[in-house]
Amino acid sequence: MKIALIAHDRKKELMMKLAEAYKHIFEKHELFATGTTGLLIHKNTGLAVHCFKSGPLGGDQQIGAMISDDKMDLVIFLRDPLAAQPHEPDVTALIRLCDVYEIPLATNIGTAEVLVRGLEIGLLDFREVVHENENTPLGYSTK
Ligand SMILES: O=C(CO)COP(=O)(O)O
Repeated sequence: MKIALIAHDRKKELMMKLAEAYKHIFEKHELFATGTTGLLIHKNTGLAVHCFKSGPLGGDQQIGAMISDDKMDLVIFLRDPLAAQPHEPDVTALIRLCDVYEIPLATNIGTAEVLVRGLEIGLLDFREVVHENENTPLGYSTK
């Protein structure tokens, strides 16, 4: 599975804890991240992460492009609801694209843990079916 990991500054520590705690799961998948988040995850856990540009410099949009190309299966975006972001339109656009393409999305650690644990026990396997069969009615976008 292709997984995007993104965290705003005040959520980065939490993202590191998530990456460390579930390293045994993440290491079985292909990880993508916005620049600073990805670098920190790699440094802290040793996990291989494809790093895009930093969020404010277009990283959210690069991940959005992967979503619109149907090349992302899960997005964990620990956003900061208490701080205004200079690139708020990009943040909104990324979340919107997850909804347009029906991509599982966690925007807080509670949901993130549910999705990662679900990943481990195969609850996201339907995404594989999605790639194989364009007629899958659920969890698949025809856009
Ligand atoms: O701003 C971000 C997402 O909107 C995160 O970007 P960084 O991982 O580069 O800090």
